Amino acid sequence: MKDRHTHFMRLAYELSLKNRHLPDPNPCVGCVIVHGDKIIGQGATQVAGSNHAEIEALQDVEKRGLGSLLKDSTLYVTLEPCSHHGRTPPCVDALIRSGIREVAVALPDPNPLVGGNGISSLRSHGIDVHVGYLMEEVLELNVGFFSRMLLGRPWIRTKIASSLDGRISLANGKSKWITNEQSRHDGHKWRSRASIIFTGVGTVLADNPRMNVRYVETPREPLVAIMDSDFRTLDNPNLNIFSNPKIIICGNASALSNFAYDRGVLPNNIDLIGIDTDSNGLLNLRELIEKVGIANEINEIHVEAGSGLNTSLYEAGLIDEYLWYFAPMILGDCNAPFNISPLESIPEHDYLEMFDLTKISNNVRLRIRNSVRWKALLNSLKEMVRCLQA
Ligand SMILES: NC(=O)C1=CN([C@@H]2O[C@H](COP(=O)(O)OP(=O)(O)OC[C@H]3O[C@@H](n4cnc5c(N)ncnc54)[C@H](OP(=O)(O)O)[C@@H]3O)[C@@H](O)[C@H]2O)C=CC1
Ligand SMILES: Nc1c(N[C@@H]2O[C@H](COP(=O)(O)O)[C@@H](O)[C@H]2O)[nH]c(=O)[nH]c1=O
Ligand SMILES: [Zn+2]
Repeated sequence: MKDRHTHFMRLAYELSLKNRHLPDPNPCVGCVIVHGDKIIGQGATQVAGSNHAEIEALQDVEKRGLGSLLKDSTLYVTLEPCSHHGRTPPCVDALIRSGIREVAVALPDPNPLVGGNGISSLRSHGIDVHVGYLMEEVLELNVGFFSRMLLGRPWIRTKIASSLDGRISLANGKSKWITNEQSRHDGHKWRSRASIIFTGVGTVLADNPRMNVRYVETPREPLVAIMDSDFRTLDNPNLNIFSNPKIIICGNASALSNFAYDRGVLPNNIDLIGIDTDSNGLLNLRELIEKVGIANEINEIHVEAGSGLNTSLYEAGLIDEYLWYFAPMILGDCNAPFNISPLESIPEHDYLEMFDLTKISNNVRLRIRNSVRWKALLNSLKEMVRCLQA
């Protein structure tokens, strides 16, 4: 029975993967409804405010004229059905109305507005509920959402594209691409699932990047935030980055208050925020992440920056994951991704866990994460599952 449930849960998970760029700040969820061995309906979460996966799947069953089969079917969903009125009404109510008698849930929803209530509500209506499948996969896909709900902070993923000797650009400013086209397209998939892209004024002025999502069809573009203490980017309104739908320029709080700008002449897609500086005279990144993160329900932060911002994030212990592409070339003594004082001894770094290595044509992509934070998330979810299984 467990294998059968896992098999169909995997199909639900694979459906959710296809929509990973869409639902943010909602989690990315998939659902299949199975009668006997046949899928009679399926769906995945749409853009925030539109249908959740369960509703898509139930509507699919109705469209196929198979509603009468629901009472003898099992619904597989990768996240606990919601029991609260959010942007949409509770899925639990729709499931109860549908007549379905068996539901399998991959992971509980740690949103305090749900937190097991969805499952108990289904059970109190006589629905048989099983929980705890594909936990690591579903957590990984929604790591930012689970981090926001369980740890009260977003998940920060830093993308680095480097040569074999770990260099990210030439000192003379002449480098454009180090990694190949396929790796760069892959990078856009990661941009597309993020809530926000972080970059620094150094990168914006050196590269004039667009920092948008290309090569992935999406109606939802992430926000873009530029760390720019003195709002220098505003001196050049023609920068490519300003063509994004919403840009937040994060600068020094005192620079902002002294700054003679007229909100009326600032384009609508640009917001300015003021942040206090830390002991190094740099923007206090923890304050910034809290300010930007809470106001915008930020799940994943995707960082694409040079050594300035990367180093500050590293030193503040804020990097949760590295998305690191290597191209087989040696560039010599030029720009590195981090600029940290030399260490006195080799660190153990046993908190960093390499969890994915993928060859992308003639490049390699490594994914490395902070295993302490990852385990904290996984263990909290396992504990919730244990309580809900009892
Ligand atoms: N291959 C790759 O993966 C990438 C390579 N690059 C390369 O990196 C180089 C640019 O590097 P760099 O100039 O370091 O660029 P960054 O994008 O890291 O910007 C650094 C600047 O951000 C501002 N800033 C504001 N707050 C902070 C903070 N808390 N911590 C650190 N910086 C802060 C500072 O300027 P201020 O004080 O004025 O605000 C600082 O000089 C370019 O050559 C570019 O091509 C860039 C991205 C990716
Ligand atoms: N050089 C380099 C990268 N550089 C990153 O891409 C940014 C340009 O983004 P865009 O203008 O949107 O295409 C640039 O400023 C830097 O952040 N990325 C990679 O995948 N591989 C590479 O070799
Ligand atoms: Zn729902």
